[in-house]
Amino acid sequence: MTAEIQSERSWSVPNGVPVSILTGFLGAGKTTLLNRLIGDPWLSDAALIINEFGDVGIDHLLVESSGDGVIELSDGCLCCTVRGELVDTLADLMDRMQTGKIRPFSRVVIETTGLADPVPVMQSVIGHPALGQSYRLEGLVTVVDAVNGMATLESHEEARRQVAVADTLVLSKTALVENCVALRTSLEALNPLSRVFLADEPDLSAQSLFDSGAYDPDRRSLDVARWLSTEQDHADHGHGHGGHHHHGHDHHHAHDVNRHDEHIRSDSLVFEKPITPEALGMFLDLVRSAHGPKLLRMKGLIKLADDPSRPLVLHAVQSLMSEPVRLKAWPEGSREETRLVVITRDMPEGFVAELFSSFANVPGVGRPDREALTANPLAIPGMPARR
Ligand SMILES: Nc1nc2c(ncn2[C@@H]2O[C@H](COP(=O)(O)OP(=O)(O)OP(=O)(O)O)[C@@H](O)[C@H]2O)c(=O)[nH]1
Repeated sequence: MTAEIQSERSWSVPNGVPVSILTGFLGAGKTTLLNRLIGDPWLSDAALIINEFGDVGIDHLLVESSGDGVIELSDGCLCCTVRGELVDTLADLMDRMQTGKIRPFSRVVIETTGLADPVPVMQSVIGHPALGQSYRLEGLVTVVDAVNGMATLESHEEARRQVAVADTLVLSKTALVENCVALRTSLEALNPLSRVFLADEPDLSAQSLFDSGAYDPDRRSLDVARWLSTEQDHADHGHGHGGHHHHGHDHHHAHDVNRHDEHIRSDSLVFEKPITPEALGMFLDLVRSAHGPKLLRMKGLIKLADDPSRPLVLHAVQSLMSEPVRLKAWPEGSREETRLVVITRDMPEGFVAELFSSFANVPGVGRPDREALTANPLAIPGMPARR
């Protein structure tokens, strides 16, 4: 991890500092994998950049040893809206290392959002005239969820691109399925040369995953080489570096129509008032029973009324809801408030936020109260009334 320390020395980087990209679709298990690897001595002097889709960052709080050396880029997606920030961050890191303002780092690991198209992220590093002198791409790791992987590959272009460009694929959640034969066949068709690991292999090390030599597009499909060159054209014509519009503070993703499916939106909620465990249970039941297929990802830290000092970590990935974990205390650096990010497809704007507020009994104009919702769960805000 990097740290602000004084040093007289400048550090030269003859071959460029390796930059590894950790990607994978929403909820595939990127942060879980990173948490497992973070204590690995091979990453002890790595700088970690975490990008999140919603404007309320959560992952950086859930990465153990968060703090020193962990840089959060939230409120947009690396492949479009915050791509310029990635370039600035990498340039700034290099500058500060070379001027001795931070401890030297031997590697950068970037965890992308689950919706990121990795190609423009890669191009930001290898195609940028200045960064290309200081950094080199090494180790593109894509996590694929064995439970939702097939369906995700079928319906999301981003997921297929994440697989196609990878040096290394990591299959997560394999213990939850009978076998992965069909998934592995699909992965092989998309990327026959990638190495494949299982996330629960006991001897999985950071080096085995990320140290795969300089990235070589020629070892990928023809599509990958074409995507990379098209992306370069985008960048050359001023398309690629930030500057995309952001719709104020109304909690959606700042869309670039060329990048993300317009039907996908991210709602981020922050509530200081605690919610009772019962109300939370009802909220989750209602979201999942009424809108399960539209729910792509939900994650959060929840402030519960029974003991507000011990937050609950909540994860749902499509229809799979993980057993919620109660933390002993709020993560260092976090405010004691509920933070929930919900990524949905084809859901009315603000729907989940309104629903949560109703259950948390946070007053709002024109919002049905919790009793009304539980008495008639079909009367869901934002949805047409049933007769
Ligand atoms: N059983 C099992 N659960 C896993 C595994 N990997 C991740 N999970 C669970 O899947 C959920 C999502 O994991 P994350 O690591 O947050 O996924 P992510 O890819 O970082 O999610 P986003 O950043 O939101 O895209 C959590 O509940 C994890 O505990 C695995 O290998 N096995």
